[in-house]
Amino acid sequence: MFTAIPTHRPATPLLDTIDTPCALQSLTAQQLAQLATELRAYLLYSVGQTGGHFGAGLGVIELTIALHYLLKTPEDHLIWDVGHQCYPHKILTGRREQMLSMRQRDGLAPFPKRDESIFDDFGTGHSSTSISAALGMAVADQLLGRNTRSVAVIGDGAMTAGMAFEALNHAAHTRANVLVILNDNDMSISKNEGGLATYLAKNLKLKGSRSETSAALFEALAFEYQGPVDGHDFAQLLPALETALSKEGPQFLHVVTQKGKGFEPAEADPVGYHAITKLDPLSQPKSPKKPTFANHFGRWLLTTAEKDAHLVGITPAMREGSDLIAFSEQYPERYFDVAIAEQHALTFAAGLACAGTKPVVAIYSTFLQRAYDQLVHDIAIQKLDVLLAIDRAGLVGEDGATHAGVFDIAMLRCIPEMIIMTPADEQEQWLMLNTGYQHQGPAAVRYPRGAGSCETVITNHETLPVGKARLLRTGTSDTALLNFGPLLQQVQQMAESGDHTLVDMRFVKPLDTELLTHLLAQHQHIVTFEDHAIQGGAGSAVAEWLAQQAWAGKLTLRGIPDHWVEHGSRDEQLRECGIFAPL
Ligand SMILES: Cc1ncc(C[n+]2csc(CCOP(=O)(O)OP(=O)(O)O)c2C)c(N)n1
Ligand SMILES: CC(=O)[C@@H](O)[C@H](O)COP(=O)(O)O
Ligand SMILES: [Mg+2]
Repeated sequence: MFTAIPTHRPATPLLDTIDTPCALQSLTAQQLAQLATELRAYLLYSVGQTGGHFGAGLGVIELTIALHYLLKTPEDHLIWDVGHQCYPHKILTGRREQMLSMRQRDGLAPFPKRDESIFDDFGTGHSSTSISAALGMAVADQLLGRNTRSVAVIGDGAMTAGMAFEALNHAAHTRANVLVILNDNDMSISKNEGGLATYLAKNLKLKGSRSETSAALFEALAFEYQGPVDGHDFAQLLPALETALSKEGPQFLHVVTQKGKGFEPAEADPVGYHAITKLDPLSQPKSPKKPTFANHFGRWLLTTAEKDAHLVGITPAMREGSDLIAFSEQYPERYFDVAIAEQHALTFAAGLACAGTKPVVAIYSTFLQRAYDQLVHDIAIQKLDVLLAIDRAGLVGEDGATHAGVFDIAMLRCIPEMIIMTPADEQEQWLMLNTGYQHQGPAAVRYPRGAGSCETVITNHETLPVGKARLLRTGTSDTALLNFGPLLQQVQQMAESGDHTLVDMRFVKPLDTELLTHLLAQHQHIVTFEDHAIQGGAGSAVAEWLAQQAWAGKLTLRGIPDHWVEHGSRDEQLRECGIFAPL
């Protein structure tokens, strides 16, 4: 058992000989155990150097070795759901030496990525896609006459999503050679919530003996079930896997593991060790962290809940990330972690709104993509009074393209009567949350990952006039800069250095067309800035409006250009996008 993260590269003589998974096949049972110890040590060391997802990888060390020992990858397919547990897989599939570049620009991606390796069969990052993808591969191989196996490794958290069950339902019907491995560590990022989690938890005491309880559900769906087996014991894992891989038709293997296995602090605190920042080599005392936009949201939720007993708060499995911690403790009866179920989260909110409560859904921009129809069909058409607190909007840095929240404005902007607000800082975020909450009907406030520029936030109950921008500066040049969101500080510097007019637009919808009309009379060049895809974003809203005006000037749109922005620091990503390049 490790008690500290190694700061120097540990000796890993056996692991150093494994450059492809087929090198595993000559190892003895004893050597597999040694390999697990070395892999765990190297994983601890490398994540300590780079930061990144931590507990999930430690929990699948033995499972990863066992799978690569028995499968013939890359011909056989191996899909890691969410993908945050894929670091050991990357180490065993020829990327050991690149692990120190993890999450950095041009380095290894933090999730499986098809163009990074032939061993990454399917790109993940968002959860609960693995069974569908594995099934697709199994069916295609069957059609093309290939005798292969398709394996989906899915966590108990990811299994709570409707999409996982849609795929299980379909798999039974196809009779394809797909193996679903439920990696049950009784944890999501937080405690795994809901009836399925409770149902599965009953099996945790039954490791090693067949559980009628968990067999029933999956056998009813026409899977052949084995389990639960101890996912850290090769003596149980290998024969169970071998049996499952030797059979025809949909197979289900229930594996019980421990998140953070082998590292004492992570076993004790799996929530805190879901992901870590890199070790500070100088171990200097850190200055206290500035509260993030998410923290301010959490405070706003608590403050507003004190005043309004109708407020209910919803998170799809991101209690810590979206910071509903204090709210969940103070108002447990008004707090709902619906598990990884974004679609349900929104329609559940719609139902709550229909019956007279006031739902606030805290949701990462990237995960809102899952729930678009629910937003349109269940909330917006019915004009229901739901506030979306859209967190992690914009580029998010090291998690890369799968987690970038750069499409929400485009998705929301075309929905009639939707209110969309883009706070420039935390004070603006507070006022906009008040405004969206008071507004009758759907409204959204989108704010970024991390902290902004505001030092202190006045926690009042004031609201903003809907659809009104703020003129921050009148310049002498013929250029007006329109800011949408948290890039204001840099945009302000550009305005000052060029003596341009500067407007913080605040609202993407409705646009302040009165102020824009005024600007047209005095400027020949309008430049929009946003932390969002240029196509369909806030600048596009301005462009559409301008196209209807008799204006002969020039419009420049600054934002995320039409390509995928890969992992790296957020500053590097913004630079790559050329958002602040000279005009
Ligand atoms: C659609 C979607 N919603 C939310 C998340 C955020 N998220 C990442 S990992 C995770 C928990 C996954 O739990 P589980 O599948 O059990 O994996 P474990 O970390 O326990 O190994 C969540 C909620 C996500 N990646 N995708
Ligand atoms: C795997 C996953 O989707 C989450 O763990 C995500 O990486 C969290 O990101 P934040 O750090 O922004 O909460
Ligand atoms: Mg889990």
